[in-house]
Amino acid sequence: MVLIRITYLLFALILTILTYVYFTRNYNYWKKRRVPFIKPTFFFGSILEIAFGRSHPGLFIAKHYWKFTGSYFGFFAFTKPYLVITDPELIKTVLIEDFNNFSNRYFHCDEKIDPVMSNGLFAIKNPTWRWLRTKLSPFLSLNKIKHMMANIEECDRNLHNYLEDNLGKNVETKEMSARYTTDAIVKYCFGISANSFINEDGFRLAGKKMLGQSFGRSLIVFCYYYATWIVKLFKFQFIESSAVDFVRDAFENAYCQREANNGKVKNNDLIDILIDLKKQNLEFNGFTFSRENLLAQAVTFFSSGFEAAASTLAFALHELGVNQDIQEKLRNEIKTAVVTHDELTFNAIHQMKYLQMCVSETMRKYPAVSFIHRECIDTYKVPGHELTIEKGTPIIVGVYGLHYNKKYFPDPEKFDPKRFNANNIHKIINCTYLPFGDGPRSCVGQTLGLLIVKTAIIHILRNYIIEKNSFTTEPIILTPFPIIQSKGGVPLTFRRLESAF
Ligand code: HEM
Repeated sequence: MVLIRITYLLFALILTILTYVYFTRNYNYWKKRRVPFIKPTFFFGSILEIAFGRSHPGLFIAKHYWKFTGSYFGFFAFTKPYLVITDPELIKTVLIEDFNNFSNRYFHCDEKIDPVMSNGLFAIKNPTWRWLRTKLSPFLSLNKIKHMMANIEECDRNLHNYLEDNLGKNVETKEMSARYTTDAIVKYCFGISANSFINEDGFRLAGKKMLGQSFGRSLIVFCYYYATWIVKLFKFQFIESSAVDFVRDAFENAYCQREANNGKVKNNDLIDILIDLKKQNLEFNGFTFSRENLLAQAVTFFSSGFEAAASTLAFALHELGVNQDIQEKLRNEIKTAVVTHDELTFNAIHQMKYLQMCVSETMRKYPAVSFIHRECIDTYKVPGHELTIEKGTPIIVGVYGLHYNKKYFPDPEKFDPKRFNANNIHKIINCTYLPFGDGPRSCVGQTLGLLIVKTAIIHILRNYIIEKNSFTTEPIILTPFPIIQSKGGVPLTFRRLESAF
């Protein structure tokens, strides 16, 4: 009996030692390479506080950004070593100059587990990515977007009716913004009216399911970035299948109707571009424009676009609500533009300098995507440093850390649009301001995203006064989710402007 107990004990001891050795086997990886690193703890590595939702990933990286003074530092996600680059010159090298060696995101999406996400522009690997981006970029060209203005009018009307119904009340502005950006992107991509202010079960619900903040969804997103082995083990899909199914039905309907029209009705939207691409029977590296791969692009544009734009819009409205002087100055600029131009065209909006400054400063203070990631494709010697990055290493650029670095943006907590005026904008060091990323793989929807955010702000300031209310928190507390969110939402009150214009 005693012998059996001792055997059990020995077995448990050996198992514990083996587990410990297995999970800590890499923990001197960065030390060996003389790279400063965030101390790991058993099993979780350095990311315990993100894993338990105690820190926003962007904030977590930022906190250490400010602690380490060199050009880079390392950390461990479970056993995997990650490299965070902090020096703007090195960021430029990775994102732009040596892009070919860093052209993929560190985002492992298995085609067998998630065929839709893995074949979309966001996740697909180079060289197929480059080919696909060239084919899809015309859809988001300046010329096409200029024609978007007519579509936006319908979205403005829906927003207007919603605000009229909620005058003087506490409005959850993030939700309102998400409904507006959902309507705008669905109209622009699919030519469909989503009517998210009335129909909460349609695209809005699909969007919530795609990027909602439920515990399960946050966990899956976390695993995609930090624990791909868990994704593989449990076959997690990045986007919930019921949300994909909803977009599939809507996409198929629109696609079939358009095909049935035999090209007679052209909306110049994503559907038209995709129909044209399908007709050409193109093939690259095994990738074809099959129906499923067309859907992948539709889902990618929808999911990548509406949340980032909604977050930017909501935070811009928050800052205008808590900074009445800035709100008034911006309203005056808009009034002047309305008086000068008969119609608010794309060009007229583009010329509103103070509006651009306010939106730019919003994206500095609240970058929708708080960190950018790339994968080192081939072993790479870092120019001017002793470090050699091994093939397969995830590289992180902490956008939040850069935007809140006092060296680049003094008094970073202050909302100060003047940072982006004509005198100051050229002082911003390259690759320290990255709301849309940088280099060939930066955001393809930047112009559209900015237009949607700006048109909503213009419409609101022409008709309403934005005010903070007793629920408004200042400063905003961020929640632990990759796309930046505010803990208590973005509560604000809207009152009718006496002399709406
Ligand atoms: C204010 C709004 C937006 C912000 C702040 C934003 C931000 C970003 C960022 C930071 C990235 C990653 C860039 C990188 O890795 O270097 C990205 C990628 C991307 N965004 Fe946006 N985005 C916005 C709007 C949109 C819109 C409206 C669309 C489409 C309709 C869109 C589609 C995409 C796609 C497809 C990618 C992946 C591009 C590729 O890998 O080639 N985004 N976005």
